[in-house]
Amino acid sequence: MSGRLRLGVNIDHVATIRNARGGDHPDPVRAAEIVAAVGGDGITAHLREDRRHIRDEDLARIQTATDLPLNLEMAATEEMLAIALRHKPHAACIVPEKREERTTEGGLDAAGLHNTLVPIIDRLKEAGIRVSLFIEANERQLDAALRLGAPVVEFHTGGYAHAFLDGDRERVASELKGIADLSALAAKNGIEPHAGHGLTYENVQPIAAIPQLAELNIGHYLVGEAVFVGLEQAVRQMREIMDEAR
Ligand SMILES: CC(=O)[C@@H](O)[C@H](O)COP(=O)(O)O
Ligand SMILES: NCC(=O)COP(=O)(O)O
Repeated sequence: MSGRLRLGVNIDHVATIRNARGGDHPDPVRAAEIVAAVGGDGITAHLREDRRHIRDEDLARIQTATDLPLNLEMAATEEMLAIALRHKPHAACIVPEKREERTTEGGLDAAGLHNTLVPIIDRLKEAGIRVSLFIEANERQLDAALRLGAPVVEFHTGGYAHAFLDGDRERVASELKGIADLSALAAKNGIEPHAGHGLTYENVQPIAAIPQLAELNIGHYLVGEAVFVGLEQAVRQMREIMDEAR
């Protein structure tokens, strides 16, 4: 499976800038419209429990403004489940969440949280929402995703991105191998593998070249680049690098 790699654009940090001044500018909905106009394949938004960026009311506005599939990132809580069931996004990606973290530090412990996740995943699936689990690329977590019946996993590329930033080639190679091997194993077992977190123009190429990956979700870097070149140009450039890698 080495078709076109989808690009989901995470617009959380447009909302981070908006929230810095408490008003309604810049509007993440406008960002979603630009992503749609420039050929992005989806919108990702993480409704954090502390609402530090995306807010509840943004979800319906995003869904009304574009036809792009919405991938809602959410913690495994009753509150988030109720919101997901109300909004019925195309996909719900269950992520771990800590109030005090600066960003999503690691993958979901799908193995350790099996009993908590079963009813949440079942209800999302019953509602026709495509469930994805944001996990580290290791066999224990992939096995857990299989047992939970998740149709999609998203591999956390934060470790790879950090190794890349540190210029630690050995760690980059080992993180990359882990993501490539687990993507192949996921696809072999009928799970669609995605990847994301900390991806940039500089580090995305080897990830995008992994043939089984169907989707990358990229946000913080694109919003940062958009400050300098505009969101349209930033998404176009990321798209080009991904296409060249394929
Ligand atoms: C799960 C994940 O990786 C994304 O949600 C992304 O990193 C943006 O959200 P935060 O920066 O709030 O973690
Ligand atoms: N799930 C990862 C995501 O949506 C984007 O992460 P980042 O590019 O903002 O680090």
